[in-house]
Amino acid sequence: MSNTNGVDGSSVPNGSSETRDGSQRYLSTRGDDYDLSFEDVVLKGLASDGGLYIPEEIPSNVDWQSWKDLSFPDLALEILSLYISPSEIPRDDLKGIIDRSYSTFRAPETTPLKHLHDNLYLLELFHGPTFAFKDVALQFLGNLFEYFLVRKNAGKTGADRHHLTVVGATSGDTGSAAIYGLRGKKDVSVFILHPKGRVSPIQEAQMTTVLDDNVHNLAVTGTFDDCQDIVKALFADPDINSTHNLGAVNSINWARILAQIVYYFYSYFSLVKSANLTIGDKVRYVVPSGNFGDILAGYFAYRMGLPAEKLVIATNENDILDRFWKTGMYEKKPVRGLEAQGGLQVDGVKAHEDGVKETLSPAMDILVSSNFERLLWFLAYEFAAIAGMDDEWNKKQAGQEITAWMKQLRSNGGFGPVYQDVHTSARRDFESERVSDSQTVETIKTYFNKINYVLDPHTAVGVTASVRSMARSNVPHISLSTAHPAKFAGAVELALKDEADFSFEKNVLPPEFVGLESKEKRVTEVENSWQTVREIVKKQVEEELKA
Ligand SMILES: Cc1ncc(COP(=O)(O)O)c(C=O)c1O
Ligand SMILES: N[C@@H](CCOP(=O)(O)O)C(=O)O
Repeated sequence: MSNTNGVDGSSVPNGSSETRDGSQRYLSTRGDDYDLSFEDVVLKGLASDGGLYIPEEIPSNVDWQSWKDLSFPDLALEILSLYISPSEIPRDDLKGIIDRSYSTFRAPETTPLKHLHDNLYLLELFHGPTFAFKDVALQFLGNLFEYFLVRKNAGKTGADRHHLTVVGATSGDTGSAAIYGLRGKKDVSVFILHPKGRVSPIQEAQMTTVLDDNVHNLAVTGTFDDCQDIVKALFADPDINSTHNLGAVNSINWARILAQIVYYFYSYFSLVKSANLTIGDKVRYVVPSGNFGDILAGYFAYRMGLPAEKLVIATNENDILDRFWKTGMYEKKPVRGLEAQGGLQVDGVKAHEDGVKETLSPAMDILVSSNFERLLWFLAYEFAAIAGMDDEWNKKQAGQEITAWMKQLRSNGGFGPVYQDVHTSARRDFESERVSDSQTVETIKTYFNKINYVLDPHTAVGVTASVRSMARSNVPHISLSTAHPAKFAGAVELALKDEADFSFEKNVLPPEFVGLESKEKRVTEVENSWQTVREIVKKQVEEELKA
């Protein structure tokens, strides 16, 4: 890894595309797992030390300006090639995987950009099979898993075949996108955990009406964070992980972040062309955030040269990220006065003993944002570099900091304030906004009345944050639209029920969703226990392998 100056002159771990030999390697944010290939990190998902994989180098000195007129799949090929060595996946094979992945999208541009008004543009990421931004990465990841498995299993039969057991946690969108990316694929079993009763009816139907033999939905009595913890506990369990080749579809899997980098560049070029900008002009990106995967992809794009003036995090009332940017503390929020209030309300919002608020943007009802660990690593690395030691020392320091912070998060429910320099670096590249449910509803109403456009509630959180950010900066804003409004009928109806011209069926519902909820479903209810889930997974995989 070379230690060069970043866009802002700071010391950051960037590599040069001219000096790299094309073989990108990966390491864990906690430092004990390193020098891994792309295939290793994609198939392993989570590092054996509990950390998340990051590339050793973020390619810089990239001639990204020359990508301006590429189609989405061709742009994806250029970007992904910088992180995947051709000795691992030959370029023609990678092109085949990418082309297959985006042929399932309904929009010719894959991720079209829509001008809303003034300096505000909406990046529509919901034109894939399950109508949410997750399809961009999970169509690709499904095909990638298939590619690696076909290669590993060539000429093998029976027990010699490598069988992948995918376990994923969802607050609604990742689950269906993963299921659609992996349904019916050979040598893969898929187990998706969702918090029972806390995903929207359409999201639940999208997952549970897929009846392929290799797809299993588990409804967990708990929250999304409980589901995410169960998945992480399974990865940490040497028993099942060594016998079952666990695979990850959540954004802990590096391939998820990688595939999402593409639309930051693609939307920039779309904007440059449609608004007659000059390449290099600054833009702000505003991202509705929960697990911090989507905006982290924007951070990688920025580090590769994308002229982002700021990346703006938009949270709902589950605001751990917003609080970090404001205070430097990263902590789960205690539910104040819950007992006194009979366990029903906090700040006027329904709350649970676990501290998660149920909001109108449920896919972001998350207490702990798992990908924040990846950003923290880069910030800790930058901080370590101030000491002027060598790169190996900086990486070691960063790994140690992350390990200590994550330990405190586990044992004390939080950590911080982080070093002033770390917080300053975070604030240099990012801003944050917290958006309440009532503001979300107002924004959905405003845009319906103003331009006859129906925003989904997550997108509305982003658009509300964009409008606030536009008061601070006059550069164009690209606000990410992360889901189709039809997935969140309850919130949309709540906002628009009194509008004379509004009809959910006429204005929102796509034909693909008609009748979905009355189709046959398959789902197993489970208690919030990783051991119980482990036994279900083992038994089911055994049966599938016998069949
Ligand atoms: C519709 C929607 N918007 C926003 C988010 C938040 O994205 P991230 O978790 O990558 O921050 C999610 C879930 O991840 C989502 O499903
Ligand atoms: N909002 C997500 C939660 C899981 O996040 P991921 O990006 O880490 O998979 C969902 O819809 O499931």
